[in-house]
Amino acid sequence: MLRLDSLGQRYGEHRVLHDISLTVPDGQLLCVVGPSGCGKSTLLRTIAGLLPAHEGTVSIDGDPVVGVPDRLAVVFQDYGRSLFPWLSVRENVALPLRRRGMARAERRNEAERILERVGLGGVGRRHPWQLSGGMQQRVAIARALVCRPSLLLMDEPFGSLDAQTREDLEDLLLDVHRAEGTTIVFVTHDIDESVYVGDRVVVLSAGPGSRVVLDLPVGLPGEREQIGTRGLAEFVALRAEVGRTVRG
Ligand SMILES: Nc1ncnc2c1ncn2[C@@H]1O[C@H](COP(=O)(O)OP(=O)(O)OP(=O)(O)O)[C@@H](O)[C@H]1O
Repeated sequence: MLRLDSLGQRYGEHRVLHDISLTVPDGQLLCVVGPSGCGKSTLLRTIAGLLPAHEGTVSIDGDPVVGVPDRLAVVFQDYGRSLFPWLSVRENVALPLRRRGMARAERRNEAERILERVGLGGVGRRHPWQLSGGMQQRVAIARALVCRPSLLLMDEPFGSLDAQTREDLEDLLLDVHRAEGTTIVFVTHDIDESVYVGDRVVVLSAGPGSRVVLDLPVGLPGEREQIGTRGLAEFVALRAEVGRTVRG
């Protein structure tokens, strides 16, 4: 569904990504990890059509990405800056529906449905600044999901949350992914997190000119659960392989 062919990216003379080829099938949750500054965010910006590919191509369902694709949503780390403080939670979530011309009552129902889905039923009339950081990031996730995107890009979405909230949101993401079947590209610094949430983990090498140095399917059994899954021998082995590769 999402395909990168010999993708290269640079900022002026500074080469960031080199010869990245990947195919992400529909419904897969792909995690991208790599050393700081290797180009993970640059990769997401290129997939999102915010930066034109310098070399190679990005395509979605066979169509080359030129400009921001229609059924794409992005969640950033910085939830504080991605929500509009003067709008209520419900209005923040419904904003993309408004741009699509959906009627007011329907927008309201859809926003409430998705808020319920992310565990925020009943807070729609509050404002983002009245919520905790974890709740604000749930709102950002709800807003990303409200248009039922076919591709969701997440850039370190849980990076500024405390450990407990982070685990809660990892599990929320897995629930949503299971229920909605959205294709997700999830960038994280956290090796454990990549193995816990991913169907597959791709590791980029240190820059300049980062390449894919590991492409690992995560064949962990059944439903994941924070304590049990992280204790499995298979989880520990996968984490060690990703960790060794990230550290070169
Ligand atoms: N707009 C820009 N103009 C010039 N150089 C940039 C720009 N954005 C990023 N870079 C450089 O490109 C390289 C890759 O940056 P990028 O943010 O994509 O890496 P990253 O892997 O996401 O980093 P981190 O893990 O620290 O968030 C870095 O050397 C960075 O300094």
